[in-house]
This record gives sequence, C-alpha cells and structure tokens, in this order.
Amino acid sequence: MTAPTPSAARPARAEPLLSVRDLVKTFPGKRGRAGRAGAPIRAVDGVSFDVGKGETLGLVGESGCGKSTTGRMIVRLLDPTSGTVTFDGTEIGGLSQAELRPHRRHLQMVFQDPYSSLNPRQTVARIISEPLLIQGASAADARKRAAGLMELVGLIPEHIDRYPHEFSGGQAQRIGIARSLATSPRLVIADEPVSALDVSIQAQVVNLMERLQQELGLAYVFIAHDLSVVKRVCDRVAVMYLGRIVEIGAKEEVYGNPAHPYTRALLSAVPLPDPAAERARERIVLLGDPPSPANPPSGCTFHPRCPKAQELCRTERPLLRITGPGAREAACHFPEVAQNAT
Ligand SMILES: Nc1ncnc2c1ncn2[C@@H]1O[C@H](COP(=O)(O)OP(=O)(O)OP(=O)(O)O)[C@@H](O)[C@H]1O
Repeated sequence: MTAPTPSAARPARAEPLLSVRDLVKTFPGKRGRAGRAGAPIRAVDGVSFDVGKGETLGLVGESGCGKSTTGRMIVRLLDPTSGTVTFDGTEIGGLSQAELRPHRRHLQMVFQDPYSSLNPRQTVARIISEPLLIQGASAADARKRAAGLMELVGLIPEHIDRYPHEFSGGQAQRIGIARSLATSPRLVIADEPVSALDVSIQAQVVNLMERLQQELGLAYVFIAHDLSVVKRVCDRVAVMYLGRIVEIGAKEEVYGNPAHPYTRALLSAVPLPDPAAERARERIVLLGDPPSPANPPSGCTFHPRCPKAQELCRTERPLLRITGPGAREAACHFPEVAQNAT
C-alpha cells in the first residue's frame, strides 16, 4: 500500500490471492403501484479482477455503481447471481455457508459507518472476540486476543469493557478494524472505511491500515468514492460504472494517463494542491446522473454521458478483456491514452 516503487519496478506477482470472474448480482425489481414487479436491478454486471498477496486494489466509482455489492459478494454477505470468486486457489463463490466456514477467517470486511456496524449493546471485548468464539476459541483466549488487537490498532486495552458509544468515530473504526483482524485474515474488504470520519481523523485511520498491511502482509480491496484517498493507498485501481469495471490498471498508469472518458471525468474533479495547476486544468463535467441499473442504456452504458460518444458507442458494448493479474485496460471503443504520458 505504501510501497513507493513504481508498478513497473515491482516483482511479477505469483498466483493471485483473489480472483473474481464475471461476477453478477441481480436484485429483484421494485414493485410498482399496481403491485407489478419492476425490471431486475443488475447491480453488478460481469466484474472480473485479481488481487495479489499483500496488494491493495482500489475500487472507485460514483454512488450506486456496485462497489459495495461487489465487496459483499466476495466475503459472501451476499450470494452472487453468477460468476466465480476464487480465494487462494479455492472457488468459494458457490460454497454453502458450512463449506465456507474454514475459508471465512481469511476474508474479512470493514464497514463505512463504525457505529452502525458495531452492536451498541456489546462491549468491545465481545465485539472483537465474536469471530474467534465462532471459530471455537475459549472465552479467556478470545478476550486476551481482543486486548492484544486493541493495542495493535492504537486503542487502550483497559477500555475493553466499554461500549461503542463511549468511543469517538475514529476510535470506533479502529474497533471495526480490530474485529476484522481477529481471525488473522489475508484479505480485508474495506468498504469506504474512512468516508464517515472527519478529514483530520481519516489520515490517522489510513496510516493505521497501511501499517497493519505492512506488519501483517494483508491484501486490501479498498472501496471508496474519494479518488485522493484511493490514490494514496492503492497499488492498482479499478474504476466501476453501472455495475462494470470500465478501467483497471496500476495506480500510476490510471491516474497519470487515464484511458476511459469516465475515468478522465472523475479525475478532472479531484482538486489539485497547486492553485495555478488547478486553474489551468480542464474540468470534464459529466451530464446528468448515472442511468438506473434496472434499465441500462444499450451499447456502452456510459455513452449518454460521454463527451466523446460516437455511433458505435450507442450500439456496441465495449468489453474489458482481462489479460492477466497486472491487466491495464479500458472498456472503451475510443480510449484516450496519451502517447507521451507516463
Ligand atoms: N438489497 C438490494 N436490493 C435492491 N437493490 C439494491 C440492493 N443493494 C443495492 N442495490 C442497488 O444496487 C446498485 C448498486 O449498489 P451498491 O450499494 O453496490 O453501490 P455502491 O457503488 O457501493 O454505492 P454507494 O457508494 O452509494 O454505497 C444500486 O442501484 C443500489 O440501489
């Protein structure tokens, strides 16, 4: 996550820790006034990516594009409609909950809102111990480990018998992180882990996640709509639009030389620290809101909002081909990679 080396200098990755292929999640359509079911909602519409051991993949995109649904399917809080989730060589997407149990400890999730994701009636000891108790640990061992985890995430172990409301937002998120680490996972899906926190606290929690990654060798799927945070934490980034990945690649490539018009538009809205550069740069304004996943446009689903759309974009859907774990691709008929960019 913090490795300053450019992606090109990193050693080639071995077998990915996580491989997601053609993942689809369809929710039933909402019932209309006449009681008739609406069109099904294709929240995730054929998503594929890999995450290497110890790597951070950022998953970005506007609200409603399917980021959380993708994350929840990976940890099986939601069952995929179709597609595969392969974790460390085992296809877990289709396992029953009982079959999943031995794998579950390796895959954990951190949620956006620390307060609503922590049971207000349970003490921190109980919250952090619970995953261990489920795995068969004794109460005494689980409590000891919970105290150790509190220390690891920068909380005072003596506060172990307090309740979530006795902690600040940042501290509560540390409890959520400690809980996610209880079973020594290898992959953590962090779903907007800092977006509910004050900006000053966000950096502290991001620092903590980076440190934990280095100490524990964790891989992260870091879901966020804040591109500045993702730029800081991730090695690679996948940009989602209306249930699909429209661009994926190493962070330096996607941020430095975005190929998809949607990525370009998202990046053009990120404020630049240098006021002169901020004034000089072109801002691409996206027209309207994203279409409903219950009624996606034909062709490239981004075409109604795309400043570069041509006839082909209205009729034919561009596909993202995954060519390997380090794929760099944009699902666009007319990608805009600048020839001389880094
Ligand atoms: N349980 C559900 N039933 C019906 N539709 C759902 C359900 N969960 C999510 N959706 C819909 O699926 C789409 C994707 O939602 P999702 O929460 O995955 O997006 P997101 O990118 O994580 O957005 P946000 O950043 O706002 O959380 C949205 O249109 C959402 O309304």
